[in-house]
Formats: sequence, C-alpha cells, structure tokens
Amino acid sequence: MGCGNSKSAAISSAGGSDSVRDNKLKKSKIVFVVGGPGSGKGTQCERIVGKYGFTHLSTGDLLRAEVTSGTERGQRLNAIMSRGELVPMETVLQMLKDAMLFKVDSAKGFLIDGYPRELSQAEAFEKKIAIPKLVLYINASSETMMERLMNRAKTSGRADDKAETFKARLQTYYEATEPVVQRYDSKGLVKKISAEGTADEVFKLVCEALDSLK
Ligand SMILES: Nc1ncnc2c1ncn2[C@H]1C[C@H](O)[C@@H](COP(=O)(O)OP(=O)(O)O)O1
Ligand SMILES: [Mg+2]
Repeated sequence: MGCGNSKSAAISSAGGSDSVRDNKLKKSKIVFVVGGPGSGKGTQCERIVGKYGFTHLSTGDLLRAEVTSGTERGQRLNAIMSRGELVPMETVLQMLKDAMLFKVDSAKGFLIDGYPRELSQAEAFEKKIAIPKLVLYINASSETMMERLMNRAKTSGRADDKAETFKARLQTYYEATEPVVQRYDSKGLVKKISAEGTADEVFKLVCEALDSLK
C-alpha cells in the first residue's frame, strides 16, 4: 500500500504494472446506471457518452461480443450458454474488469449498465474493482416501462421484449436489484432520476447529477 506515488503513475501511464493499473481503476469515475427494464438506461447512456465522453459498458453486450470473437473464453461461454446454464458471476466480472483496464488510460469515466443486478454482484465489484462514485437510478413506473418495452419490441428483435415476460423481469428487478439501490443509498451515492418525462427532459436531470461529480 502507498507505493503508487504520482511519478511512478505518470511513468506507467502507457501500461504499467497490474497494481498501478488497478489503482487507476480505483480512482476512475465509475457510474452504475440502474433501473428497471425499459426505464431508459440505454437511451440515457448513449447521450452521456455523446456529451461527457464516458465509456459505456453493458455486460450483456460484452458477453455477446466475447462469444462472437471466438476467443477461448468466448468458446467456454458459448458452451455454458448453449447448455442453458448461467455464466458464473466471476467470469462476467473478470470480463468487465478487462474491458475497463483496456480503456483506463483514455476513459473520462465509466458507465456500467446492466450490472450489478444483485447485492452479491455489487459486493464482488467493490472487492475486485472499485467503489462507484455515483449510482444513477433511472426510475419509471411499471406502466411506463411496460409501454416503452412494447414500443421497443417492434424493432429490437430481443426475445425478452414481450408482454408475457415483462412481469417476471419486473419482479426479478424489484427483488434482486432494488437492494443494490438501498445499499448505495445508505452510502449517499444514489441520484434518483425521474424517467417519466421525454428523453430530453430525463437527460437534463441526468446532466445535473453528473455535473455534481468532481
Ligand atoms: N424518456 C423516454 N421517453 C419515451 N421513450 C423512451 C424514453 N427513454 C427511452 N425510451 C424508449 C427507447 C426504447 O424504445 C425504450 C426502452 O429504452 P431503453 O433505453 O432501451 O431502456 P433500458 O436500457 O433501460 O431497458 O423506450
Ligand atoms: Mg438497455
């Protein structure tokens, strides 16, 4: 501990030892974007990337990309998923960390979308990577989320954008993810954003929350 003075950090900025890079991650602006299915997380992340130049990482996208890349890890993931089994949390987290480390020198901040989905994932992230600086809680009523998902279903081609699965997704969300919000609320890290308005209106609130970050 305490061996990473600013000089050695500067020298290693084009790479550096694992511990130096781990330290950089710990200091980076990490924002968790949390909210129910269809609340508008992806929509807001896209806008944040445009205005703030943050790096947007979605664990779903990372998993799909790893599989199509055909790496050894991708092949293992493909085998697990084609057996209908769950990808181990440790693997998802390692993928997320690798993606963050890859960008740590250039990223102005990280938007983590779709993770953590449950308390144990939040705890594992903190242990392995860092404590987030902010949790953006994109909050919409279940009626609004349902309406938006039904609209998205017309073009998304996503198998889970169906009225029948919406109830189950919502229940999983409330049971598993809301405790994550409570955990960070007790640390004073949550900004609750009303997502009922237009995407522009929501983005105004999102900007206020992000601008309060040092
Ligand atoms: N504030 C808003 N008002 C109206 N529609 C919105 C909206 N934010 C997002 N949408 C639309 C875009 C999508 O078709 C759908 C779901 O948005 P999304 O960004 O994909 O949600 P999420 O990533 O949280 O699942 O709703
Ligand atoms: Mg999304």
